[in-house]
Amino acid sequence: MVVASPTPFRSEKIQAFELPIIDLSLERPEVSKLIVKACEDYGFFMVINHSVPEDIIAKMEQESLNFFAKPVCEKQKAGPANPVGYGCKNIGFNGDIGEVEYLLLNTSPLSINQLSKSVSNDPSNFSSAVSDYIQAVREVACEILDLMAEGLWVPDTAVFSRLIRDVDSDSLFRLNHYPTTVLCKDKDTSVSYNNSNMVGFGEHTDPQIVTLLRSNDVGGLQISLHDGVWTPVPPHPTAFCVNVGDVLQAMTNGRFVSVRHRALINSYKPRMSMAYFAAPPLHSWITALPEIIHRPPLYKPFTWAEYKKTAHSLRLGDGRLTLFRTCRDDETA
Ligand SMILES: C=C1C[C@]23C[C@@]1(O)CC[C@H]2[C@@]12CC[C@H](O)[C@@](C)(C(=O)O1)[C@H]2[C@@H]3C(=O)O
Ligand SMILES: O=C(O)CCC(=O)C(=O)O
Ligand SMILES: [Fe+2]
Repeated sequence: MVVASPTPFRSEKIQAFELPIIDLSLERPEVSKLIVKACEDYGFFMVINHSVPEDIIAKMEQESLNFFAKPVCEKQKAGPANPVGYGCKNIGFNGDIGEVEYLLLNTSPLSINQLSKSVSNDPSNFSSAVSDYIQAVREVACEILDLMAEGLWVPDTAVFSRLIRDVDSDSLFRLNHYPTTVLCKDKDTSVSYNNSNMVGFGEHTDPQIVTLLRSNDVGGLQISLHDGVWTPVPPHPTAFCVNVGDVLQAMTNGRFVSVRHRALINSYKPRMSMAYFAAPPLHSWITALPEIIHRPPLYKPFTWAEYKKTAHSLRLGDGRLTLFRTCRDDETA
């Protein structure tokens, strides 16, 4: 277990607590129980002893470093993000800004090959690093999703993982680079101050099924607990962070929570993160699994295409899933 030691974000509640770090090499029934508990309590946990080889991670991290180290005009050849491609500060289409630059990729082989040509001087090296990484991380994601289904006692244990194994899965891969803080001068007082705690990536939930995220040794990721308290997630040398996304919250009828999170920039060292967003095919219908409905459905059925379109029409921090809530007689308006 790890206890976070936070730097407070002025006037916000920050709390240290023990983040669940789940060892995937433990006995299967034990692991599945721990995963279900973490998804119900926080929608977030970390996994160690996963099957992603270190060299595959190292190669991908190196490619990411190489890309962000390029001159801006070179990086812009892979942009602007629409939504895939290179983006700097602008997140999404609706005016969200953050101290981050990123490269967002669709995970289909064709799309990786295509984008690699504008990303790297050695496109085949870049595309093989991305493909190997995605393949290895997808396997861990499938393993975790099967463990979730087992822990929920769902008879069809591939019910979640099948969606992301599908060749038409709409999964994404994102490289984020958060530069160090700029020392700013206050124009009125001429006092220099350090902009630590600036937001790199504003608070949001991930719309997909599940996200697997890794970072370099620089902290910044924070998760929001139920009472709105921000909790820092310390960087871990080998672990993956696992976030429940909106689709999984809907499929479990609200039993698992899609965790709100954000990333702050660090004053001294750039943060780099790599996130795999496991998504269903566009035409998939998302409904609560009948086996785990113990109360009326909280959400109307929707397709992933419909949900994604709604997400793209909203701001980063907007609650999207609430728009799909069923109206029940027992609820007040
Ligand atoms: C403001 C936005 C950026 C985002 C699409 C959206 O309209 C709302 C969800 C955002 C998010 C958050 C998680 C992932 O980083 C992401 C790729 C995704 O699928 O949903 C981003 C979207 C984006 O950057 O395009
Ligand atoms: O960089 C991070 O730690 C968070 C990134 C994130 O939440 C995202 O890319 O959706
Ligand atoms: Fe996210």
